Amino acid sequence: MSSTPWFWIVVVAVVVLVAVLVAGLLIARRRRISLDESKAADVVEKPKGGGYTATGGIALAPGGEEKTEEPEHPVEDRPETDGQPAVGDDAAVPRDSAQRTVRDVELPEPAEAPEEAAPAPAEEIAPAAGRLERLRGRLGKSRSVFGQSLLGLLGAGDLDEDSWQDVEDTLLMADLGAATTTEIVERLRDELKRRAVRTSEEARAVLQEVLTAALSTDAVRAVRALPHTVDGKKQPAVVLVAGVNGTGKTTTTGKLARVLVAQGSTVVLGAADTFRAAAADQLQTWAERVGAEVVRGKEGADPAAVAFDAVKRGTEAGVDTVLVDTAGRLHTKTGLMDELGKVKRVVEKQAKVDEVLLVLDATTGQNGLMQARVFSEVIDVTGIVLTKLDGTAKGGIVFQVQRELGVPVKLVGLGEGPDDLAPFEPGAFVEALLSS
Ligand SMILES: Nc1nc2c(ncn2[C@@H]2O[C@H](COP(=O)(O)OP(=O)(O)OP(=O)(O)O)[C@@H](O)[C@H]2O)c(=O)[nH]1
Repeated sequence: MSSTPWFWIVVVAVVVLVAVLVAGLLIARRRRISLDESKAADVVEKPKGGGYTATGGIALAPGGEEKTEEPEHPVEDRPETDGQPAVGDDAAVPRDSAQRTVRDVELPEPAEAPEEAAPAPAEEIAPAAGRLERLRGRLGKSRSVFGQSLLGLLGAGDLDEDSWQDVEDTLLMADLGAATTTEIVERLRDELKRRAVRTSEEARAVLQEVLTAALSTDAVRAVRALPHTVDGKKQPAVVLVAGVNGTGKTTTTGKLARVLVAQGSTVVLGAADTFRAAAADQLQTWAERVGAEVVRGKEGADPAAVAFDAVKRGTEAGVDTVLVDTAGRLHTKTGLMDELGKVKRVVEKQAKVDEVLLVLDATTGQNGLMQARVFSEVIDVTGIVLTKLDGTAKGGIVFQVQRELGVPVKLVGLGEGPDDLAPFEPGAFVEALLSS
């Protein structure tokens, strides 16, 4: 009987143990559920990043310093959900409804382009080749003297002394000068006799031959306006343009610049006519039309300094040609002629002057010759430009000026138009004079 109390003690202990175990299990299970719930809550609150697919382009924002205010998002945009389902989706707009993904933003105005130097206006420049042919009609007045008067006399058959006197007078009137006239008349007489010329066609051929020969010279007629190399460096050709007032220096400089630009050269123009501000303005206008640069000084500035600066600028800029337009000056004014000599000397301190063009107004006739003599003494003229041949019957000055000076006529001006400058070619010139 003494084992009975121990039996009951063991039973009670087992029951208590089982109760404790059951209670423990229940508590543990409850805790696990609460952990699971917090996890689920996390899922709802945190939008998932993975699996995001953009439905539009990338929103652009203005760059630079300009700030644009963020536009207010309308409810339906739902940008905060990244396009994914979220709490309250059903209460708002279905997530598969169209979403605006590109925001309209103000783009900054493009900054205004800085003002550039005047662009070269694309002006049509007539080709220099064949200009004399094209402009032959401009020689109208001279043509009537040579073509009609001379051919009329020579084509009439055997000439008596009176007729030869008329031929001589006609040539003198056309400004060929006494010496050239005598020479031409003698050659004509010889040739007509030697060839036993009978028809006006034959007479015309002889006249053409004799006049062309009288204009021919061994001197080079090409204008030295292309660059050359000095000590391995490119040096622009320097061309000085001189003459008395109003002969057409500035116009010729502008016309020549056009010819050069049309042939692919780059040009700097020097406005060394500092007497008249209008002259520099005039040159500037020519320059703008072809896109050339102008170097000019203040009114009354030393023309030699302006010419020097122009050549310096042209050399630094690596252009092909520097054309220097000088002020008109009377050949009789010693002071002005000295000044011109100085212009040339000063320029030559930095670069050789390759071409000295003397501009003569064909309408002034014999006076042009006097001018040419004086200018040649002062600045060693290398080429003549005979302008205004379109307005005179005295085209014969061409013959005389070459003969007297031994300097070739290189260019002729046949009008006020920008392309009315032609190279001088004896054959084409005589042909134009004799054309009907
Ligand atoms: N008909 C005709 N007129 C010309 C020709 N060349 C120039 N001229 C005109 O002659 C006038 C004087 O020309 P400019 O170029 O100003 O003469 P410039 O020698 O520079 O004048 P200054 O600077 O005053 O000495 C202008 O009206 C020109 O249009 C030409 O070949 N034919």
